[in-house]
Amino acid sequence: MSAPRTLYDKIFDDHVVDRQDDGTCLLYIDRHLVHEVTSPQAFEGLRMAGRKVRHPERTLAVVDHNVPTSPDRVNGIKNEESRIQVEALARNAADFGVEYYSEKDRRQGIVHIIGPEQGFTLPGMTIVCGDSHTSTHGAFGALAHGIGTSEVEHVLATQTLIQKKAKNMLVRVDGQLPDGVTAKDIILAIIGEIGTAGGTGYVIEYAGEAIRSLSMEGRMTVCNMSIEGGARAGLIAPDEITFDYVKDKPRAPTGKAWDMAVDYWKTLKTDEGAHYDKVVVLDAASLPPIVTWGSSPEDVVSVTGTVPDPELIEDENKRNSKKRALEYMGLTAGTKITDIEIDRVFIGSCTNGRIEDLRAVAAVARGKKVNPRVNAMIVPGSGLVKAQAEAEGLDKIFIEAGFDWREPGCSMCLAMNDDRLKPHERCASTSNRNFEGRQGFKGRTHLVSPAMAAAAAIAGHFVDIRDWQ
Ligand SMILES: CC(C)[C@H](C(=O)O)[C@@H](O)C(=O)O
Ligand code: SF4
Repeated sequence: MSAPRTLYDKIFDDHVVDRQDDGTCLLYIDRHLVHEVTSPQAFEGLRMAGRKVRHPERTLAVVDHNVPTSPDRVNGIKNEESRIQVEALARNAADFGVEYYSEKDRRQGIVHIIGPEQGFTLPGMTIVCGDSHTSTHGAFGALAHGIGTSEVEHVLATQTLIQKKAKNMLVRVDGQLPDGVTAKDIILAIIGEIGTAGGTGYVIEYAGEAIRSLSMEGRMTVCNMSIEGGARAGLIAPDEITFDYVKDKPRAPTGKAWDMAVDYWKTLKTDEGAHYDKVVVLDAASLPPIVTWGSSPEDVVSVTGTVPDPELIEDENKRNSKKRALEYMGLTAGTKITDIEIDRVFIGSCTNGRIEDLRAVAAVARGKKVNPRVNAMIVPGSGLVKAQAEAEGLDKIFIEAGFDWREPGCSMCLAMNDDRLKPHERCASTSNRNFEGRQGFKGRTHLVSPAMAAAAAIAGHFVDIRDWQ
């Protein structure tokens, strides 16, 4: 009998093309997602070397970061820099025979939302993209991670990637989530617990009753932010919830191939007794809705709490960095989180821009009005999410309540397009990063779940969603 292996070990082993004595491996890559920001030099490199894309049918390109989210984008992108990047991807995809979703295609959306929607993302695969949140696809029991632009070129040319094996970490979330507490709160709590460097050098497997109970949307939210915890990737063993989601997706296998695929996917779980280098355990029942107070995703606090006092931190470097974060955020230690007023709300991103997120927002917003001081936007993660939301009448609820209902893209998650905060504006955001300037120069970001963001939009300040009526 061979030694028991983790899910990560199994997927890694199944893709090794070559292994050197020092542990360096050449991995076969099943799927390559491409967006406009990290691909131009990679295609240019191929062109200069006279190379082709090795497997165009395993490659899918989409524009997301730079596209405006206003409906008039179909008439052309006004911002020069954005237009150039978008046009470059369109041209590269055409020249190299890669399937491409432009801003006019209803399948267009954030790269990590469209992969799963199309059935391009499947269990057991190796999936890469020149984007750190590629970890999202790990929700399907795939080994998925971000790569740099030179690696994008390498994968385009060879469909392989040079990799060293990471260590195994298990994050087990036991028990059941209370009402009002979501996948977003789970992952924020995990990052609060391990810190933004806690996962460095590891691939995290998420397991336990609370993870098993999540929908695919929730699992994607959790895996999405693995990178904020420092991990190379995050994954969850596939199960019936996964197979139900994947079935009948446009690129999913059908007929006999489907049955064979499911038989294989069922083997994709960690063997009993397999070794993890690090184990973290959380209790879902004790988790509150979480709000970040600082400029790092690890700066988490319960909505029932107060802004922490950095003076109490012993380590000098850490104390100074958290003091600076408070200053940047314009907050005072001891302030109740529910007393913090907000100016803007951003609902969207590859963390929380899927249909289930929008349903959660609609449930909170139905029959209510956005606070007149607040500018609140909802940006569906893809054209298909938008169409689904409209088929369910969610757009009417949003518009009636005073939300701005927009076209799909990364939008104000990173302000690489027209959507951005003004200096000192404070935003409740469902995205994944609250770094300084992330949503606009001097903008202040608080990361929360979709329901918490919706409630904040209406109240004008943070509220405990568990008290919402
Ligand atoms: C632009 C891109 C390279 C970047 C990433 O890699 O994550 C972006 O998607 C982000 O979320 O910061
Ligand atoms: S939505 Fe945000 S985190 Fe996701 S890919 Fe776009 S910019 Fe990156």
